[in-house]
Parts: sequence; structure tokens; C-alpha cells
Amino acid sequence: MSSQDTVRHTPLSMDGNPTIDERASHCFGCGPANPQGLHLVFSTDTTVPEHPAATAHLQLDRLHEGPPGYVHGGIVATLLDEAMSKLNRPLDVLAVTRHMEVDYLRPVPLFQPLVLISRHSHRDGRKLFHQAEIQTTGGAVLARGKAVFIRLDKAILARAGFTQPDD
Ligand SMILES: CCCCCCCCCCCCCCCC(=O)SCCNC(=O)CCNC(=O)[C@H](O)C(C)(C)COP(=O)(O)OP(=O)(O)OC[C@H]1O[C@@H](n2cnc3c(N)ncnc32)[C@H](O)[C@@H]1OP(=O)(O)O
Repeated sequence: MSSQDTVRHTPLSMDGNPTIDERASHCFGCGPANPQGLHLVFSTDTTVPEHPAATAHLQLDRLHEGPPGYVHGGIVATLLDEAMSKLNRPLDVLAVTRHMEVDYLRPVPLFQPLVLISRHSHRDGRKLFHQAEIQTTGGAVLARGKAVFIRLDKAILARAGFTQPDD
């Protein structure tokens, strides 16, 4: 089953009592209200519920340049991090990145269609282990990341004014 992840992209108004999706509307990676953001839109695949996957198609320009003609390494890490973060919702948790590793295998070109893919690997208590890749449309892997996300406990969330989705 594959579905467009539009749930997060909710109203721009911050009046009243905004939901977490509303408060995340300026996320640099996926927030529709951030004029300088990447505006990534992911589809999530929960065919195997315990190993959800997320995919986004994108193309970047010189705003994100590092080496001439190629994407800045920090943006490469951002893409991988964002893709992995999209696995938390299908797993019904709110979580943040605690640790991430990036393998920069090949320069990531500007002005070329790219595919960003992530998949949940496994879970150990509050730790969620995810993986992600940036690929060409032909399937060549340009960058690969893996990360540990930590499920935020109620005390941390309450301090920040959030609750877990299942609460
Ligand atoms: C407060 C804000 C609310 C926000 C609510 C909305 C959230 C939903 C929106 C998300 C949006 C996402 C956007 C894109 C993804 C980001 O960019 S997220 C932003 C970047 N990340 C951050 O800012 C996180 C900053 N770090 C922290 O706040 C704290 O470190 C954490 C995550 C709350 C954890 O703190 P802690 O409870 O003190 O735990 P800590 O000792 O640091 O270690 C945690 C575990 O990781 C393990 N660990 C550490 N390093 C490694 C490693 N290399 N390998 C394996 N395990 C490791 C430790 O051993 C430990 O394991 P256990 O002891 O639990 O078995």
C-alpha cells in the first residue's frame, strides 16, 4: 500500500492551539510554509508494516550548491535525515535524530532528477534504526545514511507542548 504523505501539510495558521503538523509547517525539509525550504513530499509504503519505507522525488538548483554543479554535503545529510524522519509517523512515534552517519559515495548533481528512499530497519526500545539513500533515477546510489532516532518520552514532549500520536 502506498500513499501520499499529505497529513503533515496542514493549515498555515498558528493561531489558537496548533497541532504538531501545523507547528511543523516551517520544517526546512518538508514544511510547505517555509519559503526557503526544500518542500519535500514523501510517499510512504506500509506494505510491510514493521518496515515502512518512504520515497520522495526531487531536483535541486544552485541555491543548494556546494562543489560547482553539485549539492552541498550538508544538504545531502539533510535529505537523508528528512527521509528517515518520515518513517516515524508510520511507526506511530514522535522521534528525533540522535545519531546519523553519511557515506558520500558520489557527488550528487544539481539540475538532475533524484530519488530519496528510506526504510526502517529495526527497533530496540526507544531507539529506532533507519536507513536512507539518494539515488539517480537509474538506481545508482550517490549517498547513503543510517541513523538512530529516539522516541521522545512523555516528559520531554510535555515540556515542548506535544503529545505522542497514540496518546
Ligand atoms: C524537544 C523537541 C520536541 C519535538 C517534537 C516534534 C518531533 C517531531 C518532529 C521531528 C522533525 C524531524 C526533522 C528531521 C529530523 C531532525 O532533524 S530532528 C532534530 C535533530 N535532533 C535533535 O535535535 C535531537 C537532540 N538530542 C536530544 O534532544 C536528546 O539527545 C534526545 C534525543 C532527547 C535523547 O536524549 P537522552 O534521553 O538524554 O538520551 P541519550 O543519552 O542522548 O542517548 C539516547 C540513546 O541513543 C544511544 N546512542 C547514542 N549514540 C548512538 C550511536 N552512535 N549508535 C547507537 N545508539 C546510540 C544511547 O546509547 C542511548 O541509548 P539507550 O540508553 O536509550 O539504550
